[in-house]
Amino acid sequence: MKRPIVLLTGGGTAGHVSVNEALIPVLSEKGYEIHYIGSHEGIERELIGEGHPEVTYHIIQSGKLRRYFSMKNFTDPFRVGAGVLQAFSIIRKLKPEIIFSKGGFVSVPVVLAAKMAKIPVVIHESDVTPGLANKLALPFSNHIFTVFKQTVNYLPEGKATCSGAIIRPELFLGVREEGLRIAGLSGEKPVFLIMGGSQGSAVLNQAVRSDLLAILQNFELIHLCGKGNIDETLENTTGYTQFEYVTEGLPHLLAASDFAVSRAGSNAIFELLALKKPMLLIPLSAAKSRGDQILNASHFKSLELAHVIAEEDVGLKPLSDEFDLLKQEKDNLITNMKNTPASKTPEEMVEMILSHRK
Ligand SMILES: CC(=O)N[C@H]1[C@@H](OP(=O)(O)OP(=O)(O)OC[C@H]2O[C@@H](n3ccc(=O)[nH]c3=O)[C@H](O)[C@@H]2O)O[C@H](CO)[C@@H](O)[C@@H]1O
Repeated sequence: MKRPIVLLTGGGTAGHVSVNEALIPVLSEKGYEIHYIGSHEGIERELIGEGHPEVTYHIIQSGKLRRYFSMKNFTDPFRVGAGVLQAFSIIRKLKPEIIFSKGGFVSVPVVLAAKMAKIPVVIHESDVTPGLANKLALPFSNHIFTVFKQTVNYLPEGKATCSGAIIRPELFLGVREEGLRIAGLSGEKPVFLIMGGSQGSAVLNQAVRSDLLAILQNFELIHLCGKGNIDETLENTTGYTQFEYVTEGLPHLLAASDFAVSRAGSNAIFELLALKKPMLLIPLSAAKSRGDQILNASHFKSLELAHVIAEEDVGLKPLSDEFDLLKQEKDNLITNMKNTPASKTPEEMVEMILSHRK
């Protein structure tokens, strides 16, 4: 018997992929044949195309929505046009029951093509204010789910529902000893996880490494520093381990960590909240972004779920002092995190998505 088909999309950075990864096992369990439209070069190709053999990965062309000048800004509209035609042809052939988009620039042609093919499409926004890709996709979509409650106020009435963050269930299955083993740490001192978002962060890397000796007096560090950012001169430093990007080992590394220092990407901060890790957030500055992480971090700070340092203020005070402060306030932060309502499960999210089928 032919299985029902669902089509997922989203990419560019891991933040536009990880919700899809949480939904895939549930959709599989429900008997769905799962297809994914992503780009050739985005991280979604590695995470989904190579990481999930149960999913059929389709590649389309896509432009990038840049806020800066590049010659590609002139050719990208043609690539987006080609992407719409490619996505349309895939959708027409597959006839999925529903399309779910997690955003990112590759999702725009897919949502447009879904509208043309008259297939219901629902989208998901992780940040406080909708990103450019989702803003473009919104008029063509049937519904939008949001992580933050207040985001609904920025969206057309009746078209948006707050679903909350959806966390990959495997992140709860980490084992501390296994994490310490992978990282080669003793666990004798409290462990900090440094996570600069899916691509690493030069600002966090520099801040941690410039105060490393002072930090290592009281703590051990697991540093997720991003592709190409390993500092080889620090490779044999006791109590300090660097990884470019971690996939399967992440649940264990999280279990081994008592605290976290992170960029304020939505997925990362809600994962840390769900795992009750006291966190210090250094949001990407408004000079380098649309300011979404600043709003995410302010929201967490206002609920006393995190300490926050503005990127511009990094270096004003030794980072080791900020680590000590976080340690002192650990119990308060954990109590506040425990009092925060739990996120929806991937099963609940799948039901919400499927309710928009024709
Ligand atoms: C620079 C940029 O555009 N950042 C945006 C991007 O962040 P970005 O792509 O960094 O996404 P998030 O910070 O939301 O999530 C990072 C994800 O990567 C995972 N991870 C990270 C490191 C690692 O080694 N292994 C691993 O699996 C984390 O567990 C998490 O699931 O999308 C987010 C969600 O729309 C936005 O809030 C961010 O502002």
